[in-house]
Amino acid sequence: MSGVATIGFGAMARSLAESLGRDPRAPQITDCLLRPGAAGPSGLRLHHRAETLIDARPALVVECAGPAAIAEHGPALLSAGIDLAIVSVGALCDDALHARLLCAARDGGAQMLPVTGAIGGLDLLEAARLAGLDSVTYRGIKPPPAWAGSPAEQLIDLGALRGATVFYRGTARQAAGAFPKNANVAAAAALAGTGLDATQVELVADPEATGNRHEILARGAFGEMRFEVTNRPLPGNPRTSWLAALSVEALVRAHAGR
Ligand SMILES: NC(=O)C1=CN([C@@H]2O[C@H](COP(=O)(O)OP(=O)(O)OC[C@H]3O[C@@H](n4cnc5c(N)ncnc54)[C@H](O)[C@@H]3O)[C@@H](O)[C@H]2O)C=CC1
Ligand SMILES: O=C([O-])CC(=O)C(=O)O
Repeated sequence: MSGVATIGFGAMARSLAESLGRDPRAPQITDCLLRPGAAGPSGLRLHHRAETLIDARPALVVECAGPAAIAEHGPALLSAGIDLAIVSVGALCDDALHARLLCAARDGGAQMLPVTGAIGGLDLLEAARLAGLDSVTYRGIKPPPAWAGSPAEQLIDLGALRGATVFYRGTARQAAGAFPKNANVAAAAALAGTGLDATQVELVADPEATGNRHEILARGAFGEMRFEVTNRPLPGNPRTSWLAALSVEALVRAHAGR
């Protein structure tokens, strides 16, 4: 097995391929699984069916395409013994899909690897929950253009905001379902902490925001934790933070031991 494949080749996969490509000692992107009929970058082996990607035997497949792509390709890749990094962590809010992925990974002897993404502090939540967590709240704050194309457009007039506006409150499971391209970090925080139904989420559009900000407030037997990161967006997609692509790169390098 050699090489790394992506599912999808949007802003995150492009950033990952470029960054790894600048380091000759790093593992390289060699294959890409695209939607049927979609064009892809030159220089990579392009696949339009999971079967041909499986035949290429990449050491790792990195999903950079969205929750639907996990449902479509994840079980087949894992049961074929191919490790799968999951960027669209919100896909794991579907309990039946999560169980199918775990089962396929066990049957195939493969690893399912959710990424940390554009947030941090998850190791602390995982440790703290061992002694009991009372509450975990996640807040996602982005400038209005970063919410364009999401259901936020139906809830508020993004172009007319004068100050920070909370436009959504719900559980992590509800938020990840309603905002599949924006609430992956909420799902990641929930899975590390109090779970998808007990983690509260607030989504905020703020004309003054200078980046994509993620906050976690957690309380429990361990004490209290406040986490905050303000991310610069990826050049190709203002919804996606650069750190999300960097966390994938860190995982790819660790997987290859380089
Ligand atoms: N965990 C985290 O912190 C974050 C996770 N994400 C997730 O990463 C995904 C990718 O982000 P970007 O690259 O910025 O998005 P993007 O929209 O720039 O690129 C996504 C690409 O995937 C392709 N695609 C969609 N469905 C596909 C399928 N079934 N099979 C093959 N290709 C498919 C699209 O054609 C597009 O080229 C997002 O959809 C989101 O779910 C995004 C930001 C942060
Ligand atoms: O990139 C980010 O800032 C986070 C994001 O969109 C997500 O969690 O889906």
